[in-house]
Amino acid sequence: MDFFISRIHSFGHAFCGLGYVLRTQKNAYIHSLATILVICIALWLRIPASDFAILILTIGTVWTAEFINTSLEAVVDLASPEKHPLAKVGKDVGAAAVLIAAMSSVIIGLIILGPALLRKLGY
Ligand SMILES: Nc1ncnc2c1ncn2[C@@H]1O[C@H](COP(=O)(O)OP(=O)(O)OP(=O)(O)O)[C@@H](O)[C@H]1O
Repeated sequence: MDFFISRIHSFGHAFCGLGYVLRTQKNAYIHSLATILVICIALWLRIPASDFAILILTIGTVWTAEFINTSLEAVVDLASPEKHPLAKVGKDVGAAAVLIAAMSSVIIGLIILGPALLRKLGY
């Protein structure tokens, strides 16, 4: 029984982190908008399940990078409230991870949705 209670608490902590990112990170608004838009377009185009799975994996990668970056920012702020070159490296590299994930997702989105969208629009 203790096992299940501790797992429920663990989910609670994860949802707490989820709420924190959605409430505080401006990028989360952009990710949310992009996520809804891509899923709606994919459903509208009725793309194959395997393509849909790749899109979901890609979206998940961007969100994961954003969550790890936010976590990193909090830890850096805690460890180094003053300016420090290593704190800068920590935050800049975390931000770069989000950028790489976002750029890859745009390319994957174009590869998967682009041709299907053009066909649907009659080009
Ligand atoms: N303690 C610090 N020491 C040195 N440079 C820092 C420090 N804190 C922030 N910076 C620099 O300022 C930049 C912005 O940091 P900040 O904490 O404001 O992130 P942010 O703008 O909130 O990021 P995002 O908007 O993507 O969440 C960092 O990428 C880093 O270059």
